[in-house]
Amino acid sequence: MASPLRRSSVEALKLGFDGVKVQPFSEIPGPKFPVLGALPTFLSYGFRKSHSFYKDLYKQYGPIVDTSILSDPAVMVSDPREWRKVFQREGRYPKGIVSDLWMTEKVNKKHGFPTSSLMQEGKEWQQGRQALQKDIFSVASATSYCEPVTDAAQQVMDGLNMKLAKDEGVDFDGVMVDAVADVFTAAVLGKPLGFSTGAATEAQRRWARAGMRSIELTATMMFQPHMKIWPEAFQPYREYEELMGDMVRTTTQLVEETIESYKDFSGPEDELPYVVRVARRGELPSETLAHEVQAIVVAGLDTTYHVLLWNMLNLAQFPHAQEALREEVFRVLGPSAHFTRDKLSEMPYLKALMRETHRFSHPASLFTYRFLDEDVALCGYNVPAGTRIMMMSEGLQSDPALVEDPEKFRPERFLPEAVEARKTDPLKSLIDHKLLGTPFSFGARMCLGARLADMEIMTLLAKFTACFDVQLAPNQTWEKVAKTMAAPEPSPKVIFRAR
Ligand code: HEM
Repeated sequence: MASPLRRSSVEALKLGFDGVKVQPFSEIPGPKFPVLGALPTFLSYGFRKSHSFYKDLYKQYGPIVDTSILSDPAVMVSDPREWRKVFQREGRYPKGIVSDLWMTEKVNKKHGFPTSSLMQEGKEWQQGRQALQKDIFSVASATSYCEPVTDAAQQVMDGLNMKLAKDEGVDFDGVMVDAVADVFTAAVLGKPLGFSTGAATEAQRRWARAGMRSIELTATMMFQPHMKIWPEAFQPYREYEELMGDMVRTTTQLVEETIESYKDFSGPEDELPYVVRVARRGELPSETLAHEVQAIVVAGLDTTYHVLLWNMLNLAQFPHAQEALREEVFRVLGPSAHFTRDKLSEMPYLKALMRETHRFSHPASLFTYRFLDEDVALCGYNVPAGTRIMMMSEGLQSDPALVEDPEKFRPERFLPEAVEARKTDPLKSLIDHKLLGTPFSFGARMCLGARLADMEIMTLLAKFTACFDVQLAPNQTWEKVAKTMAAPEPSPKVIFRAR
């Protein structure tokens, strides 16, 4: 049987890889320099342009690429049908991004901080994850935070209106950061801390910024493993260490204050904030709770901000999408634009817009990978146990063989009738594969806050669209750079006008 390499990539994607003769790992195409592997090519792009690096590798080599660097074997796999095989084999204790968090481990050891169970592997991770996911992971538990999130989103709009009325300059990036920090703290701590209205204290602002900056520093260090050798010699590690110390103090204080303020509350459990629910369950030692919450802050703020930012930027640059969403928001939610999950089935445009942003801007791509304990055949090649398997879809989702006019932003392509129309086309329907649909990964280590993040973003998009016209200022250009996720740089100017 022919190797998938000898067929064109498109043909291979069309036919799939089941039943093809399995070739050895050494045959996987890629930029293979002796000893260095893909390192020289990676360095020619640099970490900041790593999105382009992976996208170009797909274009050049197809759905599987050998991205090994030095002695670390790695492959990039772009076909979601092949990802399924990886998740099926990940076992009880999946190994992914956490295996790269040497910097967190080092800082914790040095300062005597406990390491969050979410940042561990094996049984420690599983026990913590089981306790922490009960009040947040299922659709029902995430939905139970809808009211505080909606109220917080309204405060975000009020805060922005206040700034516009006072004619204070409005910085798009800052509005997005504050909005996410407010809806997040509403769900986790029971009230928005008032980042958008100016009520948050300086220490709280520093805390939120530190949470966001620390994950960016983590990503920077993860992709530059030479920093492991002598971390203190590198600025990102020194800054990270300082931020962590600061954050621990403020997180501990916020968690204690929240628990104290609910100590006499005897109403329904689903009116409690997340940290109080977890504390009352009592399944985790109380002295480590603040460290678990800190891991959640680090994992949940910056990520949500990036996804919100690109969705809003796309609304600002593509007025047709903004108009279509606004029409749907008013029709389904009415003038208050209060989003509730039961309305989601009536809001196909909102879903399609977020799906198209995930395809077109692809904010989150670097985080989904696994190391398996067994060999696996992927895209017709044997991938040995222990290889870093990176599941990346940026290249595939902008492949003109699969997507018509991939450089155009068209949420309509993900409306149910469009999806239905391509259902029987093996190539074009690949884009609708379930594993490509969200940025949250899959399997047992799938993002803990996926449903909460989705709800936060949908709530904010509905409110922003109902309350403001958003428009990209003239002559804005930016580059897409890798931070934690992809970010536009310089940050574009967006004009908000109250409606
Ligand atoms: C749009 C926003 C978000 C994106 C794109 C995102 C994405 C991800 C991804 C890709 C992973 C890695 C999963 C894997 O290795 O399979 C992850 C893990 C995680 N996320 Fe999120 N996330 C977001 C928001 C949140 C929020 C709001 C929270 C908390 C409330 C959160 C908490 C976590 C935690 C704790 C983990 C580690 C889970 C584990 O290893 O068991 N994330 N996220």
